[in-house]
Amino acid sequence: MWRVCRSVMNLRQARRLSVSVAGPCIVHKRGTDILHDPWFNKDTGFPLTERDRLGLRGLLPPRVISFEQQYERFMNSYHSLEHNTRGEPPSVVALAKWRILNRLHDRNETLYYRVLIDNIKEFAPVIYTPTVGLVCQNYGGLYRRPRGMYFSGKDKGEMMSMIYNWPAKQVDMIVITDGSRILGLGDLGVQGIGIPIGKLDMYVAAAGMNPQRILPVMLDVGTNNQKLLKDNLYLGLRQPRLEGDEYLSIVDEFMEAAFSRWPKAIVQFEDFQMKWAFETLERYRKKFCMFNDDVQGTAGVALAGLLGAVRAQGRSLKDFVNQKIVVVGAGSAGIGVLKMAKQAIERMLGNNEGLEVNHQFWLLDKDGLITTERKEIDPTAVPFARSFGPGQVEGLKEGASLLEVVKKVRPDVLLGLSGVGGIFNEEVLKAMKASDSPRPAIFAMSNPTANAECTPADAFKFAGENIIFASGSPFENVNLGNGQVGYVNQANNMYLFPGIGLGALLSGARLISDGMLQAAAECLASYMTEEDIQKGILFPSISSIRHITTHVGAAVALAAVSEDLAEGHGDVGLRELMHMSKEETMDYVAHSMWYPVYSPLVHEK
Ligand SMILES: NC(=O)c1ccc[n+]([C@@H]2O[C@H](COP(=O)([O-])OP(=O)(O)OC[C@H]3O[C@@H](n4cnc5c(N)ncnc54)[C@H](O)[C@@H]3O)[C@@H](O)[C@H]2O)c1
Ligand SMILES: O=C(O)C[C@H](O)C(=O)O
Ligand SMILES: [Mg+2]
Repeated sequence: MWRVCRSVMNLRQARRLSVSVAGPCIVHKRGTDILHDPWFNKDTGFPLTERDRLGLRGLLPPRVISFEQQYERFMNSYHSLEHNTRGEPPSVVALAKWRILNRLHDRNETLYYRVLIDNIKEFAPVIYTPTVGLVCQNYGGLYRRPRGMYFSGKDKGEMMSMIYNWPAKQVDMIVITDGSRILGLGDLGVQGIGIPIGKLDMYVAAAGMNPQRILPVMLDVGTNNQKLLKDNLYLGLRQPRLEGDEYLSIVDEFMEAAFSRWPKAIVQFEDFQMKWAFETLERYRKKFCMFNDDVQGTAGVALAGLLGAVRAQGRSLKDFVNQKIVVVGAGSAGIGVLKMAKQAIERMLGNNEGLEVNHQFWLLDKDGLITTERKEIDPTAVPFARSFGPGQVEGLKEGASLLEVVKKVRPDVLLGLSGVGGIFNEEVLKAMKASDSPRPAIFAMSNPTANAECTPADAFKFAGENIIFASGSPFENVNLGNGQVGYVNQANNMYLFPGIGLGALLSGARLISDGMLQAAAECLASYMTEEDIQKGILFPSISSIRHITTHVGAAVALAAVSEDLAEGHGDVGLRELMHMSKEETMDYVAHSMWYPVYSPLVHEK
């Protein structure tokens, strides 16, 4: 019980306790130091006895305000800000909303995470995609206080000691970026730190990770963004990006330092440019408990969406092997999706050697359709390059345009991970109307909003009202008239990464295997009811993200156990994990989630 607010509860404790009952929390500070520490600060909510115990009497206005009143006060000021900024440009309103939430984050984490969890549908677009993109672009001007850790090319040889500068004894989850491909916004250098912060906020909100045990990390190896390099106020290293072995030695050093201090931590790589996304994944995945969200998290979410689209066509899941899929964008995300889709087809076909599983994929990049005739083809794209043998659609040449490909192939699915806003233009969408599918699927997955390959309004208008639509950033549903709704799904890796991290943590997985990722994707794919799927709803509402994450986390933990990768977590050992049924695993995951309530603070020197 003691210190239960800091540790993930074990199964027996979890069963005994309601999650809203918080055990005492040891604090080694007193007085203003506590008020300035967002982990412990309760603002005006400190009860009088605690004010006495912690040397706070006189440092706060005398009236004690309850948590509920503080909550209401914050929500009122948030909504009056909405009122006061009416008519202002959307970016001004978005940043004002982010600022007010960020200030609360910096002041009082308990209240911050409670309002975030309770209002996730309203606040996710502010702390996550799309506003987080705008925040990264304007980071220099918005910067007030540091959050997370910064390791730069200048810290070579120092990281093993630097890692001990982080105040928390235990870290469960690290999200790291080098800022080289922030959403669809390109190289934002050190300003990309907003992404790990936003992802980790989702870990707390969706997966119930303890915010005292998360760590956002920026690996600053320079930037190739000329505008930032010329900016006097830029906060990162003003030098071109390190490349080759020099670059890798920095990432190696960070990984060694992080895992030597926290051997049971999990590291999520986020928004690395393609070459480093794949290279670091291969380099570390057999050595450390890590994954790349853009490659692997996105792939699982897209696969779940693709399987949902097959169900929505009234076909059996096995029909996935016959779906014609055009993927636009041959980067870390697009290639990740194709790799996972290929594995799914191989499983469906029973892994029969010699079966051609790529015949229904068409992959395009900035130079058009990728074929075997492409000179200097990226090795990761090679398995998906079209060849001109039997079974191939005639008349498509190397570099064929998106419009040509859609017209000729008449695909079931058009999936965009290109980062290019509006690339699914009117002509392309009209061509999708002639698709061979009874319900063509259009996935405009690029972020943030302006980088989406098309808007849902255009998709339903030009490709037809019976389409299935998904976007990476949130959009409103489309009113099709006559009481009909064009449903907008948010195909975003946020539906998977929190469960992948949580399942790996709670099972104490040594590594994150393909089997664990596949279990996560299958869990998400089977989450929706037939009724929802028929309406074109492929993913659950973000309001139920904790529930989804419980399912995904349990599926990942069970897969880790069955693959012999689990080592147990805290008081829950491997033996206990191995004896848990599916329901018990779900129970364990659900009860391990941290929930924000004020814990009584006890001072210890
Ligand atoms: N919805 C999600 O969950 C999710 C997850 C990951 C990435 N994304 C988004 O996907 C986008 C791409 O991410 P990435 O990591 O693959 O980036 P990347 O830089 O690795 O790849 C981008 C790819 O798009 C191609 N491309 C550029 N212009 C094109 C054009 N005009 N036509 C066709 N292809 C073009 C490039 O050649 C490259 O192959 C980003 O906008 C990112 O935000 C979304
Ligand atoms: O960050 C997101 O919203 C999704 C994804 O990881 C991306 O890079 O776009
Ligand atoms: Mg990303």
